Order: sequence, then C-alpha cells, then structure tokens
Amino acid sequence: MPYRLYQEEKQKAVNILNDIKVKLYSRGWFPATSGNLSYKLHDDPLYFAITSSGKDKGTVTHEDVIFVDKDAKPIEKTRLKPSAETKIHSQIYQKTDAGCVIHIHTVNNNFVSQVYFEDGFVPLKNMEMIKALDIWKEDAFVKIPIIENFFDLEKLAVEAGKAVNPEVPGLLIKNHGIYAWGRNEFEAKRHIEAFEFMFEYMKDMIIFKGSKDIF
Ligand SMILES: CSC[C@@H](O)[C@@H](O)C(=O)COP(=O)(O)O
Ligand SMILES: [Zn+2]
Repeated sequence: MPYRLYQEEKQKAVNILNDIKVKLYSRGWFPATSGNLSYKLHDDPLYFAITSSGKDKGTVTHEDVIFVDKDAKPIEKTRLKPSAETKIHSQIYQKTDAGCVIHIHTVNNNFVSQVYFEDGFVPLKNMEMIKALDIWKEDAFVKIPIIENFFDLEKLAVEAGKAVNPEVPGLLIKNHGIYAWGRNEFEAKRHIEAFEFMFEYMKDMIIFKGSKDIF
C-alpha cells in the first residue's frame, strides 16, 4: 500500500529546502540555475522532496519543490519536472544514511575535480576543517571520489551510485560540481561548507605553489 505524505511533513521539507537554498544562493553557490537539493521523507519505500528543474535558486515560489519516489517519478500529479539529476539523489539515499543532499557548482569544486581527476579522488589531509565532516581521527586522510561527467544522466546516476562511499559524505563530478549530504539538513550544510572551504584553500595553495603535490 502506498505511503501517504501528510501536508505537514511536506511543508516542513519545503521550508527546509527553501531555507538552505536561499542561504547558499547568497554565497554564490547556485549560479545560472545550477545545483539542486533534496530532503528525505520516507525510507521504505523511498520518498523525497527535491527542487524542480531549471529554476532560479535565488527566488522562492510555490513551484520550487516536487515529491518523488526512488525512480525519480513524482508521487503526486504535477506539471513541473523534478531536477534532471534526481536519480543521483536517489542513489545517494539508497547507498548512505543521508537525510538531505545538496548539489552545487562552484569554481573551486570544478578546479579540484579537474586537477585530481586522474588520481580518482581529492585528498584531504592536514586540515582542521576535516573535523566538520564528522571525521575525528589523528592524521585523518579523506578521499573524495571523482567521477566523469557523463552526458547521459541515467549513466551518471549509476556511476555516482557505484562511486559513493558511505564513510565520506561527498562525491565530485569532474568539471561539474559536488554532491554532499548529511543525516539531516544541518549536517548536509555543514559538510558542503567544509568541502568548499577546503577546496578553496587547496586551489589557492596549488596556484601559489604551482603544484598539486603539496597535498
Ligand atoms: C544550468 S547548468 C546545471 C544543470 O545542467 C545541472 O547540472 C544542475 O545542476 C541543475 O539541474 P536541475 O535540473 O535544474 O536540477
Ligand atoms: Zn549539476
């Protein structure tokens, strides 16, 4: 029997997504309608709220959020389209304990995804900010996987699902952007802010030293 979404929980998800969207837009993290974000409502079967496709993330309207199932199908009648990358969100929910997923395109995440693509991951070490990823280990060494940016979004979602590491709350797509997640909206926002801080620092140091081998 299909799970029924109550108006109250739907509104909560809409409020959460709009709140993060506006905060991150003000940092310049959703340029030119890029990026998308989602919030999980139910696990089995999987239902989540996700931003609709192609919308300006700097404005809040009643058309911003759609409710979908694990196959990216809207679970209610709507003339709107869910994000073109909805299946990537679905893969992340299925492979991790994520409750909220955020995807952004920035110059910094594009830069590191290109510079480290051949290595297959961006190496994070010797940075205090790693603790903001909930990784509290002496000499922590975190590898954020990087995948190719396949034009075919079905393939991109499958490859994203294969590359996701439940121990590391982020996945980079080369010359495209990052997906970051957390068990709730607070964690997801903290994780993406931590990644972007470290990417900016790494980019500046790589340019300053003229080599990526400093990390
Ligand atoms: C406008 S460029 C970005 C898109 O191609 C895509 O990568 C993206 O992040 C937004 O897609 P959307 O379908 O609006 O969720
Ligand atoms: Zn994107």
